[in-house]
Amino acid sequence: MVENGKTMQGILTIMEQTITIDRMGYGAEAVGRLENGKAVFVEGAAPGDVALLDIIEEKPSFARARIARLVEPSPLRVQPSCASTALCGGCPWAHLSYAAQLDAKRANVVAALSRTARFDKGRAEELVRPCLPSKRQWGYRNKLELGAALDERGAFQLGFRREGAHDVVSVDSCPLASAPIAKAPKALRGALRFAQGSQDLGIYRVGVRGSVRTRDVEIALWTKPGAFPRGHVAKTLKSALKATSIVRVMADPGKARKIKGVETLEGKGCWEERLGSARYLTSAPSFFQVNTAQAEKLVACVIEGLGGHVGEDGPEGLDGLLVADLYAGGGTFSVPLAQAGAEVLAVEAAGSSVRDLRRNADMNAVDVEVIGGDAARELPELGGLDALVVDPPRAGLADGVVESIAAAAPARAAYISCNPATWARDVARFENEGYRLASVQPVDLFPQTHHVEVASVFERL
Ligand SMILES: C[S@@+](CC[C@H](N)C(=O)[O-])C[C@H]1O[C@@H](n2cnc3c(N)ncnc32)[C@H](O)[C@@H]1O
Repeated sequence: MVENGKTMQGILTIMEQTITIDRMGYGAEAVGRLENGKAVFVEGAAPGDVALLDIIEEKPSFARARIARLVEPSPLRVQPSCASTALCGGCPWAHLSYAAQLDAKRANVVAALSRTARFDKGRAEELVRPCLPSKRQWGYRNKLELGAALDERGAFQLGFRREGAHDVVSVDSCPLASAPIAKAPKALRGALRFAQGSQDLGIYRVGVRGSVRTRDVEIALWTKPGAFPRGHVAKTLKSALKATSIVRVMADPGKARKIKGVETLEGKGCWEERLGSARYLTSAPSFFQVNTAQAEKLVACVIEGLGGHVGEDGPEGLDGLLVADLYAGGGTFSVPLAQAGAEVLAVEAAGSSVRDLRRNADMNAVDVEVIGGDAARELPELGGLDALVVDPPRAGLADGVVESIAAAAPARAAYISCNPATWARDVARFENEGYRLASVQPVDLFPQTHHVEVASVFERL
């Protein structure tokens, strides 16, 4: 055992210890227990690994470690299909077999219910179905978000930003991305270097969306506001990735970026995708589910959860039901709900999504009443509802939303979540407000990562 030493790799080590890894954590890392009983989070480990660890951080209640030597590799390990995994951090579970990833995701949803919502373990186990697998375990993403930066020599770099880091990892391709956009990092790095020449165009992020269904490919250049040689950039990028749309989004970098404008440099100015029988046009700043085939399964969970059915001719069986779709985005659920015969009130805060949703309803020839605004503020104005759908961002539902839902008294509510922790907190709120959690379907939209989508249904008691 080494205390406060430096290993060969130069990692500052508090001490070393050999342990067996117990399970995957809720984030990217796996979890085991140190000899003193403290939980230890280990990047790149798998349940069943026996590993000598460098403990690099020790807090009062947990520790973090790196694998110094794999003494006995877990049988759940596989060789990751991407050589850049360790560099870019985009596939933190790629060293785990797909079956083990699905099991771990389901187990994490069960654990969230029993820990956070205080469900009895037996009830949680009974409610949570096996995680719906993604047919494509690689090549499933319809969107890549690339970071752009000038390196210390002033050379333009384009690649992935590791979570929480500023520098850009310049990979050439991404095997998580679907075929039309998989080679975008290299193709766009070259084209943008050429377009920029010796000037800095203020590009700090590039979004690329590609559909295998419609063949649409959109390149969105996120730039600081200011002068921009539109024609020259459009001409240079035109043939890159066979783009059908090139847009520039003007906004200052940083988390609170406020969009100051979007201009079309070339082509359609939006990106088209199909889910089931519905068509969706999405503007560059708007949200759209990144795994198209799995998003269709989410739609089916919502329609069926509210008592409808997705048949050969599309969604059906919700005739005359008054349904609110909160956090509606561009209408992923609103459009099929309306196709199924429901009267839909959709609430969405982002201006670009509100415009997309209105256009998508028209394009699919359905009626959706679209309300632009904050879901928490608008909900009490909607009155009584037969059913409701909520699909909030990772933070979950704002304080007071579940109470407002209870006041609107829908008989059923479908809650779609990308964060089991905040979802479980809200489950407890629903159960306190006279609702019973009736079904929980984890859906894997993000193979090779720890992320999981939860499609759940509540019934009013
Ligand atoms: C996870 S996305 C889901 C969108 C849509 N349901 C879908 O599946 O495509 C969450 C959406 O909530 C919107 N949003 C975020 N905060 C909101 C708020 N306070 N009120 C209404 N919508 C909000 C975002 O703009 C985004 O479109």
